[in-house]
Amino acid sequence: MTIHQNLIAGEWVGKQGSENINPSDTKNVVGIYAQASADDAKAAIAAAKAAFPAWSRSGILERHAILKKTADEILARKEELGRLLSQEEGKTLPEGIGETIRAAQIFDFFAGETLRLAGEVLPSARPNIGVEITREPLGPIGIITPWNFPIAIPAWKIAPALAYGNTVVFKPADLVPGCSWAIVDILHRAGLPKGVLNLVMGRGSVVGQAMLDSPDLAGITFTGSTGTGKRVALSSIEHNRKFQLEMGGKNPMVVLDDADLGVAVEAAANSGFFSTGQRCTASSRLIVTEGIHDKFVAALTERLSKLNVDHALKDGTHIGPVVDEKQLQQDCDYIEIGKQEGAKLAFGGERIERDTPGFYLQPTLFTEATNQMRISREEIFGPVAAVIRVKDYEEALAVANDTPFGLSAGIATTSLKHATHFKRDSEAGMVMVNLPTAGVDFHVPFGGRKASSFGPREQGKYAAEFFTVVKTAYTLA
Ligand SMILES: NC(=O)C1=CN([C@@H]2O[C@H](COP(=O)(O)OP(=O)(O)OC[C@H]3O[C@@H](n4cnc5c(N)ncnc54)[C@H](OP(=O)(O)O)[C@@H]3O)[C@@H](O)[C@H]2O)C=CC1
Ligand SMILES: O=C(O)CCC(=O)C(=O)O
Repeated sequence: MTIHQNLIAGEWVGKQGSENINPSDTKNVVGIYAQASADDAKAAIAAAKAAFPAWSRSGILERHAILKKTADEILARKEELGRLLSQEEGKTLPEGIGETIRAAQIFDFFAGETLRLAGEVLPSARPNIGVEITREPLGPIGIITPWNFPIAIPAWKIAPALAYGNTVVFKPADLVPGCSWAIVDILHRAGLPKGVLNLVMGRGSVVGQAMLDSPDLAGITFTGSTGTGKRVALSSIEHNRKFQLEMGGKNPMVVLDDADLGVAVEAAANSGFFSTGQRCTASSRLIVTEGIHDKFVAALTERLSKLNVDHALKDGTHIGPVVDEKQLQQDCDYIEIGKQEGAKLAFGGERIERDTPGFYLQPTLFTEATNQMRISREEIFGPVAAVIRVKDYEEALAVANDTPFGLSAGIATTSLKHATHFKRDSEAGMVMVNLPTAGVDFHVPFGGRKASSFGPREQGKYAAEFFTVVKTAYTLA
């Protein structure tokens, strides 16, 4: 197999590689991908620094053309890239293709943003002085991404970074380098000058850590675990660097007595179990009022019994495998913890075997859980959810907000009063009414509160807050 190399200063480099393994079939090697060293990371940072002055002054038509060309190629290759995504991460093929289309839409959106860059001209408080407020690119940016959205998250960090005139050192998750390599290859061929985008595939503890330790990155944008997020934060304060963190969630889905049962069950099944529950926006706390509780549990259990867990590329698969053995072990550990804490296992809970050797786990539903249990407080990141029974809307809202996290929150109700109140009083960055807590648009802000996020929002025009720095200029007339 040929080795997919890293891109540093416009050159494909790297002779040592590691296997990218398919979680649906561990005998299937998706490809061999280079492993960068700490020195490679330093070289990539130096290249991004050297390329910054020219790229930050590049014309908007050049940036627009490169991003638009990238969007068009990703869209044209959506079946192939969606398949690669499903093969390396384990999402079902429709989910893989859907995420690939989303990546194309993101590049398309930020191609447009290059043509909408704007500032403000204001009168000064003093006579005969003009004030201009402009946004300038930040500098070389470090991008560190997780494994659960192998193409969309790299897209929503790389596209705005380049659109606003920054250069990039990009470290994708070691588990899923395939889609990242593919989009870097597309951007490179679309005409990015040398050093503007550098790819350093490899281990977080080596390559990522070298990025954190560098004084030459002007910003780091990170999505992943709370633990690594803290490292990014501490190192960034040390180096006086801007940083943006998207971390975990323990997202609530409230179901009220007046909910449409079908809508509530569909939203819960999607939020908790689709994409194998491996979404930071997944809902793992289903907070259900007494009057609908038993009907909801019966209908959701019935719905789960109809979901096929199988090879991600197989027709008719609803839930693919868990991403790897380590994550599967974490899911199984939490299932044991839930049982020991006294929650009732209403569905699933077992590892299962299929025709191919993979990391398959039944969708798992606990009932009779309390909000104090570890399964209700800690992010599991698998197809595991727990139902918490509550008296009324007021208790449901209090339980929903009683969490260290605050990414997304959902409510299923036909009451305008409760929906309106929940939208206002939920302590989450994103609120969904009669919709799953996961699965967001590409052109509006994404992010949370409390331990879920730090720094400006990602996506849409709000991305400019992180990827640019504001300058105020005064001129005597
Ligand atoms: N909010 C979200 O979207 C996500 C949340 N998670 C949560 O995190 C848990 C663990 O997942 P995991 O993949 O281990 O998350 P990590 O935080 O370890 O991984 C996220 C990214 O950070 C990199 N990284 C790891 N260590 C360092 C370091 N010292 N310096 C710089 N970068 C580093 C990783 O590299 P590499 O993987 O190559 O080692 C990866 O690219 C999950 O079970 C889940 O709870 C996970 C993924 C996404
Ligand atoms: O729910 C989504 O669409 C996005 C989720 C996400 O970004 C994540 O899980 O990291």
